[in-house]
Amino acid sequence: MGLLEGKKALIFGVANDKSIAWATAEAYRKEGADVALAYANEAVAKRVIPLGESIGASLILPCDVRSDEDIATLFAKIKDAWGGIDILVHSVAFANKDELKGSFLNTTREGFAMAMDISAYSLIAMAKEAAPLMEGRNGSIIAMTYYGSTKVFPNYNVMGVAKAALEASVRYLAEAMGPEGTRVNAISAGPLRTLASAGVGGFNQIAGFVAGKAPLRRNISQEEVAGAAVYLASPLSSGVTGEVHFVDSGYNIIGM
Ligand SMILES: NC(=O)c1ccc[n+]([C@@H]2O[C@H](COP(=O)([O-])OP(=O)(O)OC[C@H]3O[C@@H](n4cnc5c(N)ncnc54)[C@H](O)[C@@H]3O)[C@@H](O)[C@H]2O)c1
Repeated sequence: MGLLEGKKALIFGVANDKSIAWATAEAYRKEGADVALAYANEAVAKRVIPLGESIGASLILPCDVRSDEDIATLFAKIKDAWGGIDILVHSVAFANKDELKGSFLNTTREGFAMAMDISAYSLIAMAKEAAPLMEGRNGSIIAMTYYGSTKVFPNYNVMGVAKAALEASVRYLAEAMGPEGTRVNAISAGPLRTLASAGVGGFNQIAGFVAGKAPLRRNISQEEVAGAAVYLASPLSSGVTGEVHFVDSGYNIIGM
């Protein structure tokens, strides 16, 4: 029997087969969960729908996380289909390319607001809709973050600020949802080649540096993040909430 047998998992953030959310969806299906995928827009639909169908996803639905209406509609559909959910994965981030290169001093008001809205506030908006659907089910919410929340990486800029807000939101949500038995955690993944990371200037330089310095002397894979996402969704982590769990070959422990 799989670790997630009988669980209902709603996953945001599949754009293609390199997405962390995709590796997570595959791993959840292998562990016996029913999976629903929420995708950003029509541009990604043509990739997400066949992927979802290939693993027998129960639902594959659009949701632009900038829109409260989209989020409410999506959760209403999930409620109709499933009645409740056990697992919610937030694997969503966005900043304009211009904000992800050069000096942090050039961060614009609009760029800051957009990165914070899509990459951090959306977790709160989702959690609010998920709360009644997760009540009494020992639910688990998992967000994807990066070490740029805490340390300065070249070009990561406003996304580092958004990840700091995301991680703080994980802690506040863990406190707010804990009394109902819902846990909220984040996974801090090492650099991975995806659509999102392609937008960060000099990504190869960061990945190369990590591979040289991390205790494991290599970068991680999407599947390794998915493994941690299985653990955090499963009863094996029943006593864990409000945590940021690193899956980064140990890079974050290195001083020099
Ligand atoms: N790739 C890395 O190196 C890395 C490292 C640590 C953390 N992360 C985080 O992992 C998460 C997933 O990123 P990824 O690397 O798998 O890349 P990805 O591009 O595959 O995933 C990002 C997802 O965000 C979605 N998205 C963007 N704007 C949206 C909107 N308005 N509404 C709904 N969805 C929207 C995209 O459609 C995409 O599916 C992100 O939070 C990212 O910051 C990535």
